[in-house]
Amino acid sequence: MRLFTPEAMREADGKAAAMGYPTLLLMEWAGMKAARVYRRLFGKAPAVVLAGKGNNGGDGLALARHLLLGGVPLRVYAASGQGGDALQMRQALEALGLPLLPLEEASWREGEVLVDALFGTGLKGPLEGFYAGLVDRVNASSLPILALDLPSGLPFSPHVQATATLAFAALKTPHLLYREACGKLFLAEIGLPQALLEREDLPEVATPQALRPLLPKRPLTAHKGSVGRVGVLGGYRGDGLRYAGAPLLAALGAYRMGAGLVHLVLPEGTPLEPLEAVFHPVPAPALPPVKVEALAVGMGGGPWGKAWALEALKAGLPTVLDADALHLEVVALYRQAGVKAVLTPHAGEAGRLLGAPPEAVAQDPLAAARALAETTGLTVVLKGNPTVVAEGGRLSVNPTGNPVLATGGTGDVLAGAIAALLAAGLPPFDAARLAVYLHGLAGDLLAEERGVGLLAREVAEALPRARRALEKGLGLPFALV
Ligand SMILES: NC(=O)C1=CN([C@@H]2O[C@H](COP(=O)(O)OP(=O)(O)OC[C@H]3O[C@@H](n4cnc5c(N)ncnc54)[C@H](OP(=O)(O)O)[C@@H]3O)[C@@H](O)[C@H]2O)[C@@H](O)CC1
Ligand SMILES: [K+]
Repeated sequence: MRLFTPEAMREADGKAAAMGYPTLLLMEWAGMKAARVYRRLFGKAPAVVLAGKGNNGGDGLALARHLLLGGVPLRVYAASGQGGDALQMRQALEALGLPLLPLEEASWREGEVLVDALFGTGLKGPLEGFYAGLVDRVNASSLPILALDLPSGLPFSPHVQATATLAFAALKTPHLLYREACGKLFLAEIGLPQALLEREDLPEVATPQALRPLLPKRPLTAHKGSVGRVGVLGGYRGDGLRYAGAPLLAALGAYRMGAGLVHLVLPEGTPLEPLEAVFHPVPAPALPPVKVEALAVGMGGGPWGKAWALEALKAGLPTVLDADALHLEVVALYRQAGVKAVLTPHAGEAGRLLGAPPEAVAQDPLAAARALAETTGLTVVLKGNPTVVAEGGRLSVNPTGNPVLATGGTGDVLAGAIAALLAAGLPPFDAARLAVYLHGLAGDLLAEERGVGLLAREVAEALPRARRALEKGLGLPFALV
């Protein structure tokens, strides 16, 4: 599944029209599916539809007709000046005898549901004046809000804070970059010719359909030496072993992602956990002779981070460089040596590597991940909401995960999980996007059950459940309608 920019989506709509596909059908399907989602979420609660003068408004008018025909009480406030398909939708609604009210008079009361059909992909800049005021009033209403295609105003502010958003034809960048504004996310197929949606040049939205085939198979003859062994190198002797837990969590992440054996290389004095690991306490960063297929390096390394990474480089194995191992100099050496490496920075670390402020990275994570993959020549997992995986010209945007994962140690678990998949033989891009998806899904499963207050080790423990869900093709964090 591809992630469209609003421009790319408009281009696809235009191409459909140029191919002779009647775009009125797209709008009819959009309205029909939107009415279906409305009924699913709100039953027969009375609707107040706010319709702009463009095609997004046209979708709203089509939805209004389907609600009317379905017996849902409603009022429609519409901008004037529709043309094309939207005008036909207006006429169809009026022909059924529903008078449209002027948008300027829009009002609502307790118990009603707002439908935001003001602006979609055609918005050209921030809302101002009347529309900015309307959006502020909508947000202050405390009524449920169903946004059609995009919460109006995105990607700028002000924008509608929706309870649910129904995207048409494809997800667009704002759906994943402004997840919070979208509320519960739905995606409706509206009959757009499939060929127009297959755009290899656009980023991927990671889905179970794409990722399931990547899951390493485990044959009957499998043994602990055949399914991927991981070496974890991290921790720092100083500061009273303050971050000693980080490599232990990476080991857990690796085991829970299916590693056959985890060798833990850590500073002397570190607690020896988990019991299932093979321990190599060392007085200073070193690479003991361990039989492994991949490494995870740098967690809790502090000032030892660079030394751990340089030691690990001697093995020449696929390596996850995390946290304190993320230095420009280290990264350049891995590239020079032709070692397959996955970098796992958060916005701050990525900013440091790119020489950019963390806010700029967080503002456009797709561009930042792409730039970092380009400058380093390595695979990049830019952690955030959403997490973006980049390699060469490829980008994969992860739709799973939630703020419940924002707790100490979850990044260490992820580093270990990626290493486990590298050890199982997956190429770095696949190991990264699969581990990121499952790690996020584990967090989603737990968030639903328990909410805030998770421990990183519990996320690790939930990885097998996430994996089982993916094996069944489940786990897409938005609903297809
Ligand atoms: N075949 C299709 O095309 C399909 C499209 N579909 C739907 O169409 C949507 C896209 O429709 P769209 O292109 O008509 O744009 P839309 O989001 O309604 O907004 C346009 C209006 O906004 C105005 N405007 C712009 N910026 C502004 C600003 N800053 N502040 C104030 N006004 C501003 C602009 O004014 P103008 O520039 O013309 O003066 C114009 O009036 C898409 O999201 C999906 O819902 C589906 O039905 C499937 C088939
Ligand atoms: K909208």
